[in-house]
Amino acid sequence: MESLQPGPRNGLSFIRFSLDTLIFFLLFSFLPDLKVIVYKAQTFQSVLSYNTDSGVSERVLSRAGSQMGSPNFISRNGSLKSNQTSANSLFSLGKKNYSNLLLNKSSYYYQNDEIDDDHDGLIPLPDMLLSNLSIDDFSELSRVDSGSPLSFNTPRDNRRRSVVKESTGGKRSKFIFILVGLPAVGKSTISAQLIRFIQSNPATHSLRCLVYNAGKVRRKMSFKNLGKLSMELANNSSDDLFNPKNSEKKEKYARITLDKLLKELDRDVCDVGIFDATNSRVQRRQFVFEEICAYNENPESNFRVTPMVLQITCDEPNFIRYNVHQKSFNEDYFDKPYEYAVRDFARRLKNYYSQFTPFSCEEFNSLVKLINDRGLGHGVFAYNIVNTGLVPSKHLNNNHFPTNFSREIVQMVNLMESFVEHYTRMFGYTYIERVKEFFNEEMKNVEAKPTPGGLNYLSTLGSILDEEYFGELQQLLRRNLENINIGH
Ligand SMILES: Nc1ncnc2c1ncn2[C@@H]1O[C@H](COP(=O)(O)OP(=O)(O)OP(=O)(O)O)[C@@H](O)[C@H]1O
Ligand SMILES: O=P(O)(O)OC[C@H]1O[C@](O)(CO)[C@@H](O)[C@@H]1O
Repeated sequence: MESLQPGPRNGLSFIRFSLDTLIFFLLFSFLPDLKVIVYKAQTFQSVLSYNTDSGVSERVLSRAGSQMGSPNFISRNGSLKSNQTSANSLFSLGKKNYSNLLLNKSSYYYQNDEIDDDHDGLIPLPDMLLSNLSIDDFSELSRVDSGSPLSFNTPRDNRRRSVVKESTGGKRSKFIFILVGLPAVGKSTISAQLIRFIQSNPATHSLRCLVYNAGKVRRKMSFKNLGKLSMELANNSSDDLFNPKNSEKKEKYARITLDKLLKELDRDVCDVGIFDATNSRVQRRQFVFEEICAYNENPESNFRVTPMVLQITCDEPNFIRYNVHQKSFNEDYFDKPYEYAVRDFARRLKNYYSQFTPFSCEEFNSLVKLINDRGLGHGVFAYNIVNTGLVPSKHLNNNHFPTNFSREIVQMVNLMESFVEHYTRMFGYTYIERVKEFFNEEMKNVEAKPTPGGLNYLSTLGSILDEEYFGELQQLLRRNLENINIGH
């Protein structure tokens, strides 16, 4: 599992942190907003202008614009939009006092050492600077007082901030982020950025954040324990873990991952647990929320968990191509030929598009109902980021505060709203630049030394992930959503 260390734990790191913070705020003060707007326009334009279809940038811009007023937005191209009357909503959830996880169904895997308890150390963060952000943008956050329960009081204070809250039945607050998003949209990358953001904020910087990644659990269990060095690519659909027919195994890995997250949260190993999986189906999310509710209901639980959904979308073909290119070097594919890896990931994407149901406002409302019906009284929050953040998503946030909410929750909500609102300026531009650079460099390479047979990254990506392929993805998604609507 990936982990980031908590905030400063000693004098030296505190000094470094203070210096970082000073530089950070100085940068904010000297970079006027105008520069940001000009930069934004130029960068976006130049990324889009890579596309040979000159109509693309206009289409994307107008699509982006048309989304801004949509209260039930899911994606920039409209195809993921959920329909107000549709029933891709939650199911009726019966009362359940004991969770399968808490009944230790999957503790077998721990007992048999199939999953170790290590966290893999620091997440390598992209080289980024939290620049271009006006200090005014942080007004909400700076209102948070420094002696708050989530804040780090003195450099010598290595203890956990623990404030007992009346409103949480005497239990301290913890947070679980439930990520939602198709493969390669940037979930893991954005999780790392979120952790960095949490730890850059004075009110939350000592929160211990850990990422629980279902893909890592899958790899650990299926490679290591079976004595394999890397993923075996499926020859047919029955071998293919990502084929909807074989969802059982994938669900098992997800359950184990969530189990580990809840257990570690309860053991006070971390304060914020990020459940990094696609969580692409309503049933899965239903399971996750059930587990969280069961945890909160259980008098034996040590903390009160607030669930926060973070949905990430990315549907611009060039960004997806770039992301898949990056994925083709990861632990699943490091020993596979490039073309093979891209093809395999393309097939994985198709499987996911054929079963993905975006997290919608209806689903959010059903969650609120679930919490209220069970008399749990905790909150639930949901945020959307359209990777690279160029589509404003502030209005897509869904907040349901508990009746008596604690200050920790307000601070986390403020922080999340700021993260979503300023995502592009903090992280998105760097990403856009990187994608642009990749395509420009590759283009130059191709021109400088054309390979016989045309086999290079660009031509491989372009031939497998071509326009037709993206059309098919949209069709699969549409069909799935139609079937779900018919089924209700
Ligand atoms: N916002 C971003 N900033 C920088 N790089 C990004 C961003 N989004 C995606 N990428 C690039 O795309 C690659 C794939 O993204 P990432 O692994 O985060 O996706 P994911 O949604 O977690 O995928 P999966 O579900 O398959 O694990 C990353 O390695 C990174 O290079
Ligand atoms: O079980 P879920 O929710 O699809 O998510 C886990 C899967 O997501 C992925 O990250 C998708 O690429 C896989 O590595 C992993 O097995």
